[in-house]
Amino acid sequence: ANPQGLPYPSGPTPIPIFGNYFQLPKVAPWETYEQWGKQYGEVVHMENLSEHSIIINSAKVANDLLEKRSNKYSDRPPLLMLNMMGWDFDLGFIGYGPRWREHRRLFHQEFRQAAAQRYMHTTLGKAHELIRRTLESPDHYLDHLRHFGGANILAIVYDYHVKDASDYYVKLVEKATVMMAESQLPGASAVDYFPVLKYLPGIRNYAKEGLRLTVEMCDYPFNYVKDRMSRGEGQECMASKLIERLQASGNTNPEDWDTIRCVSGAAYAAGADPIVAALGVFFVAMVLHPDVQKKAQEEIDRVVGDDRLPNYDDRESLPYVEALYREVLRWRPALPLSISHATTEEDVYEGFFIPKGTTVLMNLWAIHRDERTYPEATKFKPERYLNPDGTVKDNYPTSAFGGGRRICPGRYFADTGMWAVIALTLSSFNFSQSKDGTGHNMPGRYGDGMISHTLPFKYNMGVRSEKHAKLIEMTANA
Ligand code: HEM
Repeated sequence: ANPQGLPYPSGPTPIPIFGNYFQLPKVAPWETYEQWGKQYGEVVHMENLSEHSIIINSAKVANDLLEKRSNKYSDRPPLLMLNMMGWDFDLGFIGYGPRWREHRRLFHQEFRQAAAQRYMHTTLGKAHELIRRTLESPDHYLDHLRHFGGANILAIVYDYHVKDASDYYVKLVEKATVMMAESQLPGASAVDYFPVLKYLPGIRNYAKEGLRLTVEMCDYPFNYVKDRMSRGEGQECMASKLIERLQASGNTNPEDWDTIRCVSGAAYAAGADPIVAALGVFFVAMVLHPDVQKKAQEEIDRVVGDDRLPNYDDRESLPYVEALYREVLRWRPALPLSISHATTEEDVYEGFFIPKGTTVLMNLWAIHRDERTYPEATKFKPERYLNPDGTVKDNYPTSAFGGGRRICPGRYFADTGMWAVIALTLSSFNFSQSKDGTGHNMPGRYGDGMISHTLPFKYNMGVRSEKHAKLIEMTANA
């Protein structure tokens, strides 16, 4: 209801019935939405076949709506295609309410800041494996990052240790998330606008394949942990802890068992891809900015020396590396449009009407390029996170992880994983732009999906010295 007849926020002019459906950008939509923000205001309204969406283009509006009015802005849009593919197991897509709250509580228990510290040792080991692989085949760094992402989360959630790049579980989550991402953004999936299409055989088969993958993704690794526990094998991991707790309480309620299976599956599903995308940004930034790379290496050489590789104990003594890592998160957010929120009630903001059920996009791309907060925003400048005396500022680009009650609950774990890879890679390798890099081989091209990955490019990479090569081999075999 809109008794006062208030207008919607401004936006591109809709056409009858279809609204803005045909104007929806498919390529780097965040850039078009940023332009619309400049043209129409910090909140842009769109209508697609009578579904309302707003785009938030500034940190202030994100704070006003997602934080201060989080009781109204914490739902997810119901996406028919995602549900047909079984993604409603994942707390990331569960609507705002008691079921989401319970999943999120269990997830948070295992990934809050203090809990995430328990995983640091394992993560560092996986980062060592990454640089050993890089030493063996430096031309495949982006593949090694992918492998790291999968290996890291599978070890933490299921105590499952990936052997080679073709590992079944790594491929499984990759395939499933590609299908999920294709169906997520407004306009991406025609079924969400024309539900009748779900009866078309092509679409039905697509959904069926998606469903098969999500079921496998939740069941296989969870059963692997249960089997090993019943034989008294395996190390502690997220799933084993959830299982133990439930067993200890004598709870046999199938719904509660299903919840821990889903929460583990959600961590597995969400725990690799965004880190891989964000580390791809790190790699692009370093190839394009040899001066920054060099400064970070000088700091590592000065503080850590070349008799050992950096570890978490060094983190506080490496302010430039810290600033560089934060600038990676800011410069190019891995989820440029976050994950859509939705309103559970109607709202009025600055005189504009926002209906119940509106999809809310947080344009992290635009927020991170706002010159008012980040002068020379397009430049990669770690110094923006440093005080004049070289110490690290208090500000951390938390917005890279979304906002409000839905803010990424994996962010502490992501933080330690990214830092380890960044510090170890910089300490051990030099990388630069390849002279053969032209057109499609140039660094700085990204995919258009919800999780926007660096596209492959040509580069040169080599170990910094024979001594570093020995260190890598020694550490990885330790
Ligand atoms: C650099 C790495 C990462 C980035 C940039 C990132 C970013 C995000 C963003 C932008 C959101 C949406 C927040 C919102 O709706 O406002 C999100 C949600 C989520 N992330 Fe992450 N994430 C990262 C790593 C991880 C990891 C490692 C995990 C798991 C261990 C994880 C688990 C989740 C989950 C479960 C949600 C859904 C939360 C909910 O709907 O309540 N993320 N993440």
